Amino acid sequence: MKQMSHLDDIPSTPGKFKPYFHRTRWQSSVAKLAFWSLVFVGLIFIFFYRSPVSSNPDPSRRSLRTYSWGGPAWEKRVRSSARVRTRRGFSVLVTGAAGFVGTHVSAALKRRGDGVLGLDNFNDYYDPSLKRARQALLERSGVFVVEGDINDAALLKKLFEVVPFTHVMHLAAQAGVRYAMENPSSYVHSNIAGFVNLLEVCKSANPQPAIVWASSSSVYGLNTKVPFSEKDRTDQPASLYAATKKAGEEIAHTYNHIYGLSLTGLRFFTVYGPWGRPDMAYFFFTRDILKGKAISIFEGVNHGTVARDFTYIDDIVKGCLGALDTAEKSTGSGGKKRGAAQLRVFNLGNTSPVPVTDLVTILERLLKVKAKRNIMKLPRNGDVQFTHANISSAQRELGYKPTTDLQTGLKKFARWYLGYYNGGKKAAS
Ligand SMILES: O=C(O)[C@H]1O[C@H](OP(=O)(O)OP(=O)(O)OC[C@H]2O[C@@H](n3ccc(=O)[nH]c3=O)[C@H](O)[C@@H]2O)[C@H](O)[C@@H](O)[C@@H]1O
Repeated sequence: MKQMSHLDDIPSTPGKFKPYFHRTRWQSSVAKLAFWSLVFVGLIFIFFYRSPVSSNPDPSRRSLRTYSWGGPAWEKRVRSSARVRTRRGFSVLVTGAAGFVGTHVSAALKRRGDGVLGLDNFNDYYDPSLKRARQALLERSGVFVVEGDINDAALLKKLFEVVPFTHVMHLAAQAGVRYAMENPSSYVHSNIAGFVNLLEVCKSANPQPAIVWASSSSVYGLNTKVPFSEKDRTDQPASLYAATKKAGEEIAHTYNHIYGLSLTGLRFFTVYGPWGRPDMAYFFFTRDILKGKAISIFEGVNHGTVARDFTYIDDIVKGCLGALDTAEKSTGSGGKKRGAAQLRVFNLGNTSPVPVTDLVTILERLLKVKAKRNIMKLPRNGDVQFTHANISSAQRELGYKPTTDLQTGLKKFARWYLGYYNGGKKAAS
């Protein structure tokens, strides 16, 4: 009874619990035991009873994120999104699905009846609300975008358990040439570690999917031979971004060689268009011109022209679909190679470089606003002076044939931009 009344005396505030500890050694041990048992049970509960949660371990990200996934309802959505609707359709996992190219490719695949499941970590490299708007667009067409990171092996394994994907369209990456000087580790995290993690899961999957992935025109680096052909040297990258994409090409070779994974790398040349990336020059030039803010236009030594083989998104989408359609099956299964598999690299460009000054002139005409031009020397930040694609290989093997010139493509972009940002009044960030 004494005991009972004493227990009844114990106040509920933990801080006030302490004075009662000294009364007897026995009571103290029981209290400690009870306390640690509770902590232990609590930890077990958190570990087992929460749905699988994985965290993005990237220390370079401004916001550390946790993603929750799993459970019967989630699996049902995954399965339904990836369900093939035509007789010979594919079931495609699109990484970076809320990205610029990812959104367009996912929508195009879905339109033609393929099963599509998106994956994206919605990081804040640029305005995440634009990614959310793209996601909403995809959801309306029946594409579920799973929120998660390509570095999360448990999540990827789970996705392959739920759906036997025939193809992976791997577009998740840390993009942008100049940002690599600010945040180098984010490039290693996404473009190298993330890619390896994805390939590890793909090589162990049964069946192994065929993989098409985004490399970059930047791998040509300081190469001066134009137009750039896939046979040209790519061992002089000018940015860490380019170096990680080049590393990706070598890693692709390894996984093809050891595990029989079918791998196709696509070297994109400065892709632009509606729903584009705000970190790219055509996008932020548009924003700044409309705001009346000066823009910096780079020039080479001796006033040399800086030019890009700007490629319109719809042409790129056709190239991606062509690559998926011609991708042969991987030959291995469950981590074992059973024969030689396909390994390809293609340039996807427009074959007509345009000086950045001309890009600005086109934008001025479309926006009906004169740009405040600030001409400056090309900074040593990873930019190269010139890109120009030789696309004969993609033409021959993928049926790739770009049809949109910069003027036409930018017109479509400007129309989208003005609509999306309310005539430019709602400023893009
Ligand atoms: O082709 C590619 O592979 C790459 O294309 C773009 O990289 P980039 O061509 O540098 O595209 P932007 O950053 O939009 O620059 C376009 C042009 O504008 C120039 N520029 C950029 C920024 C600026 O303030 N002023 C300026 O004149 C650049 O030097 C470049 O010539 C993408 O950002 C990369 O992710 C992609 O991999």
